[in-house]
Amino acid sequence: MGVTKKILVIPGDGIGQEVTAWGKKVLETIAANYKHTFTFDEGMMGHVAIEATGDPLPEETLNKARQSDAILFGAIGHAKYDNDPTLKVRPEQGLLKIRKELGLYANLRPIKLFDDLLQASSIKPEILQGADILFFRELTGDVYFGEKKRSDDRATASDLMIYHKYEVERIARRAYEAARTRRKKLCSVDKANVLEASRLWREVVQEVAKEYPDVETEHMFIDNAAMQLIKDPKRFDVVVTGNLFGDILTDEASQIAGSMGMLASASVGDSVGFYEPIHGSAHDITGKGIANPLASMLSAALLLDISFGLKEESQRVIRAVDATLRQGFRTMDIANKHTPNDFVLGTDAMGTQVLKNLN
Ligand SMILES: NC(=O)C1=CN([C@@H]2O[C@H](COP(=O)(O)OP(=O)(O)OC[C@H]3O[C@@H](n4cnc5c(N)ncnc54)[C@H](O)[C@@H]3O)[C@@H](O)[C@H]2O)C=CC1
Ligand SMILES: CC(C)CC(=O)C(=O)O
Ligand SMILES: [Mg+2]
Repeated sequence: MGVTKKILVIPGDGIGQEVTAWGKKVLETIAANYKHTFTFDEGMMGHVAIEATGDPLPEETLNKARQSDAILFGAIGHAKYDNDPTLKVRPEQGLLKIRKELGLYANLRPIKLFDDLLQASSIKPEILQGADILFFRELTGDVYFGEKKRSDDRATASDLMIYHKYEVERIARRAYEAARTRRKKLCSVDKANVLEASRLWREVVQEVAKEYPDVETEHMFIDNAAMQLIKDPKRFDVVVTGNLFGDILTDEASQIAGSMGMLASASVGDSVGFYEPIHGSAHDITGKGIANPLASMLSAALLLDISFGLKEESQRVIRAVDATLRQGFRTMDIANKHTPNDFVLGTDAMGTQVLKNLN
């Protein structure tokens, strides 16, 4: 029996607009093929929303988000703000606010290497082969949400790194539950040798670990973790870490999968699920029609699985991406010198190939 669901699409800025169109087409195709009824609405966020309303997250978008069964998001950001740190209203505030308002405290970032992309990474194939990591990035705490201050003379600034026990507990439990379904290894990443917030983090993870004696726990400092990730990615199974460290480590980990354009994510917590590529609005390639749409299409796969429980449909999308890569098609970011020119596709041609394999 088909399911009936309401999906809010928030394309955002830059390549967010270009790639989210393909994530949406995946959902439309799945609905048609499996006789589900998905209704779509659209919301504004980021620079586009500031231009239209003055607010990076208009109340209308937030209300639509609250009333939907799942949200597919693209990316926000504009060069204008990146190059002018004095601007007070900024696109990123919209994304941070929606994460907080919807209680999206757990950001799952699977690092999945498709077999045919073994040569796409700048890391040696023998180091990469078999790597499969699931990051749990805490998403509603840390320096991103702590108090921000600037002195009257503007010469001193601070962002408070703050964690509460309950915030660490709930993300740790989710990570341990996931580890139980995988290789039963969990690595908690912090900077407990220096930071008090990290010492709380480690203390709480050590407590939660007692509930999961079947899972092997390792604690690692962030600087070491950044190195180990590239040295030997296979040593990691589930990684749980804070907002800032998780943001940085997963951009690094995207090189294990070949490109930023390959990594999807799911943000979950108290209510509706929110799905987005891990990348940003990529000013350097915006408008060129070359952005990789696969991260958005794979975010749609996560949405089908996690928010709607449609596992077969989700796997179908992953198989279509895999088949497209097996056929040799590549966007610029995952092509190499051996890729024949006519197999290097733009955003729309790549999206079209995946949809052909989905039908
Ligand atoms: N979740 C979000 O909406 C995020 C937004 N941002 C914002 O995005 C803007 C640009 O930030 P950057 O630091 O440049 O990070 P970015 O993730 O947008 O781009 C980093 C690099 O990866 C490449 N890249 C990213 N996605 C790609 C794709 N789908 N296909 C091919 N190549 C891809 C870009 O061309 C660029 O060279 C900023 O305004 C930033 O604040 C940054 C990260 C996350
Ligand atoms: C743009 C930021 C708010 C966050 C970010 O880089 C991310 O979530 O990956
Ligand atoms: Mg990021």
